[in-house]
Amino acid sequence: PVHSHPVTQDYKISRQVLGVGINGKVVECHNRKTGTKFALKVLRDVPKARREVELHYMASEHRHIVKIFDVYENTYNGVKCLLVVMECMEGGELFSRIQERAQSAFTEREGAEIMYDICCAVQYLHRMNIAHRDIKPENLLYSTKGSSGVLKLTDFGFAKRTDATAIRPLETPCYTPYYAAPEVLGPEKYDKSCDMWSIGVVMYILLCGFPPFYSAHGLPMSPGMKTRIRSGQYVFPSPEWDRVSEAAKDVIRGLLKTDPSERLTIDQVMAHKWITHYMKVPETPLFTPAVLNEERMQWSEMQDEMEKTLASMRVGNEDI
Ligand SMILES: O=C(Nc1cc(-c2cc3c([nH]2)[C@]2(CCCNC2)CNC3=O)ccn1)c1cccc(C(F)(F)F)c1
Repeated sequence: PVHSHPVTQDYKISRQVLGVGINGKVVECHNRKTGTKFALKVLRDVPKARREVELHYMASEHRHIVKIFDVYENTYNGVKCLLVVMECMEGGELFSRIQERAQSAFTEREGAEIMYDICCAVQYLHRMNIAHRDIKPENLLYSTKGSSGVLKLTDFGFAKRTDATAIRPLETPCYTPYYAAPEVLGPEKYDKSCDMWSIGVVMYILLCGFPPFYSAHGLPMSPGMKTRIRSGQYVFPSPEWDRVSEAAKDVIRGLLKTDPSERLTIDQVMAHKWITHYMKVPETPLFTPAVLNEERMQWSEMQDEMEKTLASMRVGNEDI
């Protein structure tokens, strides 16, 4: 239900900016009747924003996807805006939470449980033929502080449908050669495989604290790094990876394949015992919290590098 009356009638909007997304910024707001705190995402009402809100709204029933409560279509100084009222995720981002775990051990089993939650959300999206295409640590937020917080995926700014309904109206130019066989170019699997690569990167960082594509962890990205990312060269360096299970490494190997068609699908990952039987994964303490705390400064470089690689993967399949 899109409301056209002003959002300010129902919510008191605070100055507190919670973050900036692809298509708009996120501020805190409070429901005037109940006083409950929500997050409000403000978007210019353009087709890209419409697609974001439509796909996010379709998916927002899932336990591990940030819930949308209301959408408003308001005009401010002649500018049409979409305003999305979401549940307020007060637990902060995934990796900030793990940084705080430096005192008590963060174990491989906890990593497996986190990956299970993320994979549940992605399986739900892929079954609805939605590819998120921007799965990265800063889009994984906890509902509340403390161990009862639930991890959820947000920001559908790059999400797209992967089924036939996405056929472009004929008038838009299509550079795909009409004679190509559908199975050759099926965008379906490529967009979804972009999510699978992201899951692999998140899982790798979760289990050691540094990203897979670093020359030697701790050094900034060197120019050769870009080719290494493309070529998919990565290792499981000592000592951080010495005690991590072979099963975990197998899942990562299946996800970080450079060839998208070789990458595991979400159903194959969900069939893997390390993911579904996470309660049986050994409680091996990981280096992650310590490494995340020592490499704080490189964190933004890692985020930039992941963003660039995601962008390059999307470009290959954007409906032009
Ligand atoms: O961000 C918070 N609550 C929140 C935030 C969002 C949110 C939506 C989007 C984003 N956040 C980002 C921000 C920049 C990083 N990517 C994600 C960009 N795109 C979005 O679509 C949604 C719901 N509740 C928050 C609230 C209170 C306290 C705290 C903290 F824990 F930090 F104190 C955080």
